[in-house]
Amino acid sequence: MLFNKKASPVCLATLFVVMACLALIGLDGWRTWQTREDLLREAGVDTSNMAQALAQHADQTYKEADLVLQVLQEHLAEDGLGERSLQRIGRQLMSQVNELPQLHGIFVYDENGRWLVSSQRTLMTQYNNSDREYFIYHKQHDDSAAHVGPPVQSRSTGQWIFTLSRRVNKPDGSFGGVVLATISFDYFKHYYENFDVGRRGAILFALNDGITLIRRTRETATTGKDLRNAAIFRDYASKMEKGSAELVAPSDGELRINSFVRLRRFPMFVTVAVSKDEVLGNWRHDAYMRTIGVLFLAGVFAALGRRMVRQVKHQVRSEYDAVNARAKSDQLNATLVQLAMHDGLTGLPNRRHFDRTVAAEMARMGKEKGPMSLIMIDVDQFKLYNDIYGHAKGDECLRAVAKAIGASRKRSRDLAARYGGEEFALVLPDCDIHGAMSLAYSLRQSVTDLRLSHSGAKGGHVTISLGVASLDPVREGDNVLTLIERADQALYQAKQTGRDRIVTYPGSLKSAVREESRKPSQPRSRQDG
Ligand SMILES: Nc1nc2c(ncn2[C@@H]2O[C@H](COP(=O)(O)OP(=O)(O)OP(=O)(O)O)[C@@H](O)[C@H]2O)c(=O)[nH]1
Repeated sequence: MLFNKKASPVCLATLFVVMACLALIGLDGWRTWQTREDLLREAGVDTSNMAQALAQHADQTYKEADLVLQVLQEHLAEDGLGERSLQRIGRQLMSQVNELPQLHGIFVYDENGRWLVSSQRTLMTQYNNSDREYFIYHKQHDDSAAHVGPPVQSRSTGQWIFTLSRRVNKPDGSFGGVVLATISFDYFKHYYENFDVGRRGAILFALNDGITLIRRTRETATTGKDLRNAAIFRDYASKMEKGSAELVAPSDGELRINSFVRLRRFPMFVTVAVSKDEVLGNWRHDAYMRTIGVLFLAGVFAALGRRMVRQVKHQVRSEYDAVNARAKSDQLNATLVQLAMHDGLTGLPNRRHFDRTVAAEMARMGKEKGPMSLIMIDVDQFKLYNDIYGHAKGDECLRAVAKAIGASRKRSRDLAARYGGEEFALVLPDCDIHGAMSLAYSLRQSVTDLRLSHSGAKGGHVTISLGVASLDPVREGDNVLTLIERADQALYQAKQTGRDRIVTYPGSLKSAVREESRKPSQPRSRQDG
């Protein structure tokens, strides 16, 4: 479980690799999409500009033809339809048709549809045009404005032509005939060849009532189709002056970007359409190639990232193992230190611990200018105890006495230690002889209070002898051995003078060796103090 907490760098590394791969793919995808949108926007602008230009061209083409009709209309109104007037007009018509390439011909018909004069060399008097749409229109409408008609097949040449006509009035205002300019289908067909709308694009030139004048693709040019049910006419060109729309053509199922513009002067509109599929053709290829490249790069990156994550994982595991090993080693060291510094039988600090502590505290008291005291303690007649009760009971006895000695510590810096065998020591830093003696008294009483039977002892129970010594490190020097020797000497004195007593080292008090409690101690008796 600890390893999981340490695994966060692995998660971070994994997250980094995944995010980097996603960012690479995402950024490229976004760029590719933007390029697509730009291409479609450009196609929309291009078709719109082209439709605008073609609408202007068509408007100008019809305007030039209409100017001819206007002049002709005025001449006929002024000069009438007499023989001389018609001959003069006939000559003019021929030169005007030559000047304007869009013109297929110019014709004048009388009120019955008979040919009066035309731009052609021979007048086809055998034809009658009273059945034509434009003738019927002008006969029924007395205005003199130009009228744009649907495409028709020329009776004289058989070609498809577009018509532009005006009414001729007699002097009394009644219907006198029609002047007609025919515009060549081929003129627009050739003109539109100059514009590239792609293999599947189209240019459409149509009347505002939905009849196609010309629909030009790369391969074909058609005329006369009824567009009234086509979406481009029904939903767009019939309702707006100009605009753009993406539409699927029902004829071939092609999705095209369409832009349409109405002519300014005449009731017609032009549409330019390009295939969306064609517009995006190159882009699609590029996007495909780039996507393969980016996916390959992302794959390489992911593979390298996976290796990196593994290395991070390995490193984290190694670090974790190292930390674990260090913790175990520290724990082991602490145990070893504990074992090395403590006595196995009693649990008290051992002689080594005692030596270090007493030396360190002595040096410290030297600096702090405080007294240093030491109590050496020895269990009385312990050899006899072992002999009487056995070594195991002897160990138990030592443990009980050690516990009492350990409990006698009043301050944290005091140290109770097993000095060796049945001998113990109490190190008392910053404690003068009076304090040490007081503690010795209470300790001796504590051991007596244990009431450990000892049939070999004078009082019938286990007692201890204590040697108490003090030293002023400032005055007397901070020699540890001196203090130990003093306490030892005092203890020796206690043993020599009968055991179960406390003896202070001479000079530690003003008086020389002062023997305390020569008599055996009584439980809880204060008379020794
Ligand atoms: N059971 C037990 N006995 C120990 C241990 N260490 C030392 N002793 C015994 O303690 C006894 C000490 O005997 P001595 O040095 O003659 O002193 P004593 O018998 O107490 O006599 P005085 O000190 O003069 O009162 C020896 O017999 C040691 O074997 C221990 O860890 N366990």
